[in-house]
Amino acid sequence: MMPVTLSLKTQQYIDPDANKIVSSLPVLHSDYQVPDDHIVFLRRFFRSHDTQTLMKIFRKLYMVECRRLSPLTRAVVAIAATVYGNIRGSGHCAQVREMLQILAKPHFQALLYCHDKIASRDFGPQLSEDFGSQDTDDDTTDHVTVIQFIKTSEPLGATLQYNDETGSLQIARIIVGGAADRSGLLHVGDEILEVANKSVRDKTPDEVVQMLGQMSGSISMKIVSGSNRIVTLRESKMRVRAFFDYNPINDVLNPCPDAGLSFCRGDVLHIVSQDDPWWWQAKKEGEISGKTGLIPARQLQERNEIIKRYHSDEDLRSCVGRSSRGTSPCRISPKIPRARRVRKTMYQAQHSGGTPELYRREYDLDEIPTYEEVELFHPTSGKFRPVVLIGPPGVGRNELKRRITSYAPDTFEEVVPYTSRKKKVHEQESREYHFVPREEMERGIINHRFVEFGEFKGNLYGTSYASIRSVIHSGKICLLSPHTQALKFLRSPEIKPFVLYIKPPPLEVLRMTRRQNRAMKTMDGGTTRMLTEEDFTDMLSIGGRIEDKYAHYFDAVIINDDIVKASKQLLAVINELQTKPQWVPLHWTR
Ligand SMILES: Nc1ncnc2c1ncn2[C@@H]1O[C@H](COP(=O)(O)OP(=O)(O)OP(=O)(O)O)[C@@H](O)[C@H]1O
Repeated sequence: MMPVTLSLKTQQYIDPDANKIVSSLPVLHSDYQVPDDHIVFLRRFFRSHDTQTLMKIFRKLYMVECRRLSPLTRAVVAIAATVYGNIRGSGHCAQVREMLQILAKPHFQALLYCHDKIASRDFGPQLSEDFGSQDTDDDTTDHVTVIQFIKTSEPLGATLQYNDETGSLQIARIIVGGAADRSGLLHVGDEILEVANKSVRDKTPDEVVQMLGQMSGSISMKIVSGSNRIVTLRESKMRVRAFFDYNPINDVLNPCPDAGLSFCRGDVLHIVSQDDPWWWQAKKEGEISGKTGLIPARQLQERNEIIKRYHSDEDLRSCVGRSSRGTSPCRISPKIPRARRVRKTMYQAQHSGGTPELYRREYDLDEIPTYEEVELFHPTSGKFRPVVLIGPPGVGRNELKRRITSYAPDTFEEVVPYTSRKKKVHEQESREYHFVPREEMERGIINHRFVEFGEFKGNLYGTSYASIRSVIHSGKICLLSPHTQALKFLRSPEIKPFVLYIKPPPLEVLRMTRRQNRAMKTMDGGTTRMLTEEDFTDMLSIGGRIEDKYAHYFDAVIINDDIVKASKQLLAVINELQTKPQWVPLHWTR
């Protein structure tokens, strides 16, 4: 036999029609004065590998269409369910057991489902049947259908509700990717008449859900798929960061707590469907086989939160009312003298200039923690996100900054603040502070050039946006430890801060570690003294308040118990920040 020599390079496929278009491009150019760059673009486009492949696929599909192949059936899902029901009784035989296992596999069911969809040509956009027709066909008779599907121990993946008009039970929503969705047989709006040959007329939605929950294997349902069937949902790509904790079991409004998804503040969620304006469907980002569940939509959460705040304000008002008569146990922090509280707020964060809309008067919606749309941000070398350390006074933010800066002085840089006070002898311009006249600082404050500012003993102090910007552009990692209120102004597309909360350890550990280290408190004037028991309790209570109000902004949390361990953790977090993609608000990346 003669040896066959195979050519090393397979010849590129040239689609004859694409080729015809390419060869007629010069005519376009000469007869219709189409500019050169358009002709070059069209030539490249029609010769590109992708276009050639697409044309090849189209040609193949067209041939199949011409041969008029038609499916034998459009109901393999139903046939599989019947087969499952029929052979189930003979489960002692190994082949039957294997067959049952195959039929119950979600992947196999999905395959059969796809077959039926393609066989019924149920793909691509479809116009509704009455689109463009003036036909007044009043055949509004509903279809009664008996469907059969295989259910394993997983939930049905649908919620039910009463239809007030018809008095019957209806599918309220289908959970994307759940058993009902995969079967392709149930749709939102379908009325359920019977389950496993039993009428559900007198049953509540909960009773039917319970009934279905206890069933497995082949299940038959008699349904009415009326004319107002709402056809499903395309999966969205939206990702959000949750700004609150949610547990469906504790949510009295959730139409089906079993179908709910619980999550924690800070979790990134993939919003699979927003078809229902009140209840979105979501799964946790990164959980490959995570379940899809119902979560309150943004507007529902805002509404709930406003109602909750209104009621807690009412409670507070009634408490304050009683305290004015001098009998209330609800007075707020009676022990803290006013002078100290004022000193603690020396640094003022900028005030936002937005005018609240009418119904936001009492509660600014920006302050209501719901969801923030996020996108993955890929770090670029040489331009790093500033690291913003947040925490109660005395928790150790300066100590941590000092330690990591001395470990890698060429990597990190702190922002030098501005002040209107006079330079002291030992100080150097732009080392401790940028020293500027008071009028200049005041102008800067009025023109929103400061992220935070404050006044102490008649002198102004502040951190400017320009200083932060200059560290970012220097290629070093900018370290900041601002007042918590400044977060709102730092969180901007330009600065893209990475917010790290430095959390105090429990009281016992806090007391022990700080006493061992003879930890000092720096007072506003720059003098120091030993941290006291009151400082420890203050640190914990202020820390708790910061968490309550701002935890949804934290990108990471480090507990500062052992200072060496905390410094290492901080370095590790910053290292990841330079190398791994991070979820950031969507508007930071656009
Ligand atoms: N893990 C720790 N163990 C023991 N001592 C610590 C620890 N962390 C910080 N300290 C000490 O606690 C004191 C206060 O820390 P530091 O000044 O860094 O707090 P801070 O958060 O910057 O406070 P402020 O915001 O009020 O300036 C310092 O003496 C510091 O050395």
